[in-house]
Amino acid sequence: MTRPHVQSEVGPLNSVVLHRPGSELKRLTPRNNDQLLFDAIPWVDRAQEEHDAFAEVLRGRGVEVLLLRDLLTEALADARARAAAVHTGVDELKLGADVADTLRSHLSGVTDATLAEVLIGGMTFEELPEAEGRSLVRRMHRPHDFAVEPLPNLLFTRDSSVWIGDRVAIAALAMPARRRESAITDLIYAYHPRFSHAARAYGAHSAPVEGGDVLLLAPGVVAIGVGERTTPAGAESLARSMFADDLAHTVLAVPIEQARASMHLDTVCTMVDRDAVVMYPAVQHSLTAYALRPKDGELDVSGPAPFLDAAAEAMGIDRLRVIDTGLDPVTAEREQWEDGNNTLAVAPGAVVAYERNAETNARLEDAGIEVLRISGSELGSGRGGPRCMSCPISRAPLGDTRIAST
Ligand SMILES: NC(=O)NCCC[C@H](N)C(=O)O
Repeated sequence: MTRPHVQSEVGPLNSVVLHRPGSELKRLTPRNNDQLLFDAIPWVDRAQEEHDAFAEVLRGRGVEVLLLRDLLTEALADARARAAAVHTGVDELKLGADVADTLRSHLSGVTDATLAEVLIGGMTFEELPEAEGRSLVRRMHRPHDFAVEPLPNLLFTRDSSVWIGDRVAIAALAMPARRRESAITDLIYAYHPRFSHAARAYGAHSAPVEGGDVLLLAPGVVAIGVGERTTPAGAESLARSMFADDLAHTVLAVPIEQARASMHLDTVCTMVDRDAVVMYPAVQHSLTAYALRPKDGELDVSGPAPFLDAAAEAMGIDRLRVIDTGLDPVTAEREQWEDGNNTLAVAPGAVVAYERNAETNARLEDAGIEVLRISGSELGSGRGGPRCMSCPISRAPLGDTRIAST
C-alpha cells in the first residue's frame, strides 16, 4: 500500500481512485440530463463494461485501483461518518421537517452499503420509506422527483478532490448538480482508515476550485485553469494555501474560455511526458497565464504571459513541448469535444486515451508517446475522458531522469 503523494502529472502512477458508474446513471432522462451535466443518456451496462476495461488497463500497468463506492462503504463503518453521511444526504429545506425526519431515521438503520448507494444513486419520492401521517411535500411531489439527488458526475473523480504533495484538497464544486460530491470525498478522506493521516490543503475554503482545472506541471509548479468552474478567487485561495504549506513555489492562473467544451483546463491540455503536453491547437497560441509567487508573506502576481513560456520558465526547462497534432480545425474541434486532449499519464510518455480520437492518438504515437486506448462511447456522454475519470493519490517521484531534448 503506497502512501498518498502526488507531485506531478506524469510520475509513474501507483494508486488511483475511480468510480465505477452504477444506478446513478440510470436516473438520467432527456428531461434532467442537461441539469445533471450529461450530453446524452448513456447505455449503463456498456458504460460499466468500458469502465471495467479502463480499470483493467490501469491494473495491467501495475496501478492499484481503488473504487470510490468501496471506499465510501468502508468509511461508513465509522459512526461519525454515518452521522455525517445522513446529514449530507437529507436536505431538510427540500423535504420539509416530516419527510426529512423519516428519511433520517430510515437511513440511520440501513447497512453501510445501502447508505452509500442512496448517497450515490439518490432516492425518488416513491422510493421513500412509508411514514405515518400526511405530508404536503409527499403529496405535491411527483413519484419520480428526487428526494435525494443522484450524483452521475461522481464518475469524474478528478474534480472533487486533488492530491498535491501529501495533502488532499477537497474541491468546492461550482455546479449545483455536483456540490454534494465534495461531501462524499470529504467523508472518505476523513474517516477511511487508509487516509486517517491525510493532511488537508485548501481547508474549508468555499470559492470554487475543481480538480480538472489543477495541473501539477512539475514539483512545485501548479497550473490552475480559471473559467466556467474555477473562479479567480478559488485559484488565489488555493495558491495561498499551497504557498503556506510549501507545496508550490509558482502557481499559474490560466484563463480559459467559459464554455461547455472547455469547462476545465484538462479539457484542452494534459501532460503526456515530463516536458510535453497534448493541447487543443485552437488555444496553443492564445493561452496565457498569470504567475503567482509568494513574496514576503504576500502574493506576487505577474503577467499575463504566454502560457507555454510561463510554464517553461517556472518548470526550469527551455520549453514545454506541445505534441504537434497538426489537425485541421474541424477534426481538432471534434476530437477536443470527445476528450482527445484529456489523457491520463501512467508514466512519463505513456498515457490512457479514448480510442475514438484516432487522429490525436496517431500524432501522439508519432511523437513517441505510448497510447493505451480505451473505449469511451458511453463514458464520454458526461463529457469527460481518462484524466477526468481518475484521481491519482500516489505517483512515484519523477526522480532526476533527464528531460527529453527534442
Ligand atoms: N475534469 C473534467 O473535465 N471533468 C469532466 C466533468 C464532466 C461533468 N459532466 C461536468 O460537467 O462537470
